Amino acid sequence: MESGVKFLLVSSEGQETAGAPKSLTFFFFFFHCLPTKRAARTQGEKKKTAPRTNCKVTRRARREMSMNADLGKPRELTGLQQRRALYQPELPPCLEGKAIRVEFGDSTTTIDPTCANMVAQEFPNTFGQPLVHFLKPNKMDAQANDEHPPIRVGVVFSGRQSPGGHNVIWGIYDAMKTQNLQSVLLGFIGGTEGLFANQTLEITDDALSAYRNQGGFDFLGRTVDQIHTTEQVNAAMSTCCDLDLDGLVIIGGVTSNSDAAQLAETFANHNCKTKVVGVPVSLNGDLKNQFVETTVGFDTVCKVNSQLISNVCLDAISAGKYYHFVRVMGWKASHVALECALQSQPNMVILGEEVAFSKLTLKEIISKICDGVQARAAQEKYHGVLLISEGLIESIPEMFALIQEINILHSNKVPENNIPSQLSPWATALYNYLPPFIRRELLLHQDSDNSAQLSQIDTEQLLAHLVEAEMNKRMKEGKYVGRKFSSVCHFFGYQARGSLPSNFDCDYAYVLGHICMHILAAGLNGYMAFATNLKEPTNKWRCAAVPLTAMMSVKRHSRSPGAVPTGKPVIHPSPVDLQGKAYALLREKASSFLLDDFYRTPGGIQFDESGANVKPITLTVEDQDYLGDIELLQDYLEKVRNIVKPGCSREILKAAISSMSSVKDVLKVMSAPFYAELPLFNLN
Ligand SMILES: O=P(O)(O)OC[C@H]1O[C@](O)(CO)[C@@H](O)[C@@H]1O
Repeated sequence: MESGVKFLLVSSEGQETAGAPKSLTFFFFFFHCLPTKRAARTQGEKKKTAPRTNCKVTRRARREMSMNADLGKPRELTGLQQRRALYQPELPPCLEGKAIRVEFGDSTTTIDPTCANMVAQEFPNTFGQPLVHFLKPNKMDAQANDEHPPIRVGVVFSGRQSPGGHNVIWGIYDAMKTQNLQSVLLGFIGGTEGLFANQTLEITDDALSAYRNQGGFDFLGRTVDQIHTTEQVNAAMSTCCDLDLDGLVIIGGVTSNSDAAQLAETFANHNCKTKVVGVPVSLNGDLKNQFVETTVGFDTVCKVNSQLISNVCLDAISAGKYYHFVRVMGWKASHVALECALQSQPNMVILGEEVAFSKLTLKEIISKICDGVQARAAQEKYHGVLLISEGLIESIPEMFALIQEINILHSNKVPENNIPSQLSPWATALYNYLPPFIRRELLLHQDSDNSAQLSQIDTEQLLAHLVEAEMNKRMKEGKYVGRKFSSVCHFFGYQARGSLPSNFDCDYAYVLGHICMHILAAGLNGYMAFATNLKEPTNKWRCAAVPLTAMMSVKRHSRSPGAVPTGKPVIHPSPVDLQGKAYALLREKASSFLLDDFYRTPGGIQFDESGANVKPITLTVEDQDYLGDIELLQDYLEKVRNIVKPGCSREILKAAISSMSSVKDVLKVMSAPFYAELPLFNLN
């Protein structure tokens, strides 16, 4: 341990974790050292069949769909909202005109080649489709087409609210109307339940006017982020057929986009003409991979949370008497917590990924927090801010096992009250050790993907409670001689989720909306819209579409390399990369964060003038090198060819190969012919 604040990764058996990067120390232990009013959208009438224009959702339908009866009621926009409604997002040059060039790459496989056969079997109609790029046509471009037939598209908010979602709809609408004024865009009212029950609203300029660049999903509302039971899929298909839709756009995160892939496959199988497209919209920032750099809403949520955390830091240092335990939303992955930590620099940060990696028990976590509190007390500091991710609770090995047992009992339809008596003996012991409020929260009914409701489990309160008990114990035993430990707890989730979107999220969502329309106009099915080069200004973004199946994998029950993948292929949330630059930066600053109170004040989101460009994008996105682009890959491959010449030394070959390893991964997914060349260089 380095000055008591850093330590080597140790497994629960007390051994140094095999394969772990030796230098990886626990970061958390630093601890870290219009103006038009909304009346417009209430026009229309309820309908199930043609004429397919506007529809009004009756009170009864709203009740049946468990929808809020206030959805769609006129509301007054504040001055700031009115100004935001006038903001015009920028488009990259390829999306500016009426014509576009669609370029097809080679066929794709999947992000994890060991699962390719399983994905291919499960998705015979939609697996292996090519990556697609949208480019600005040349003057002489024969492929570029100015004439476009009208199309009919439906759009649904499937995933949880995320700032910027409304702009996806606006982007689809503008792109459709630019190509053909006769095209029709229908929004499903009440999210997926509106899709199943065929409740639509025709999107018009008027209806959109109060929702451009606004937060929330209240234009159409949302219900459950789930389209996967047979009844749900059939209901969705019957609605799309009834409405004679050419396309269906599904807005959401990993679960919604996995469902989109399933819908696309089923529709193709049943010769349903509707093509399905997914858009990565989620505050969690966990739908990221070789193709997708970030999700819509992540930027805003990180900015709002960072402001709140930094306010708490300043309050803490001013009074000098409380430890603040802050949990931020972000579901299973800790991208939001990592970004907010870099932006606001609290004293301690605990990411779920680092706990899972080192298999730290709850007791060990508490003991390390207490060590941090004691180290600060030695400097006469009796305040501090601890940041944790929402998914931390599931990352603690014994808590994970307990949650799994509860999940299985839930899936077997055991009533909530009977679950405790059916737990295994060791799980019962752990369950009984936990404070009553956590026990209650762990038993809550499951989330739509059959996992625990992470937002409802007050992990920050659990930690505060256990840390206080341990500090009191240390005091009694004479091991701690400072002031009495005192804590305040916060959960920052919904506060940020409903925020006005940042300029970045407004632009990103609007651009993705345009790309969705181009995917559908090209007749593609089972794709996700994505844009790359996001750290550059919008005019340098590249626009593309990736088959949803290319991002799928199948979970292995064991982590050993030979373990066979089991279960259904889905798009999994990507965890924080513990080898990545952003995490390395956090680790590097850990000890000074813990002891030196290097609080940072990023302030609120700036929309206008110079402030708007001070921090245009999150650090975690800025720090990544993305390769989801065929031109870039060609460029890399060219470099490999230049370095690796016949007869060159083994060292040169090895160096070239290691620097190209991530390229190899991308090539495997994107371009079989390119990849075929690489084994020539394989020295392993
Ligand atoms: O609105 P709900 O059901 O509380 O959803 C909470 C969940 O949704 C998210 O905000 C987005 O996926 C998660 O971070 C969180 O666990």
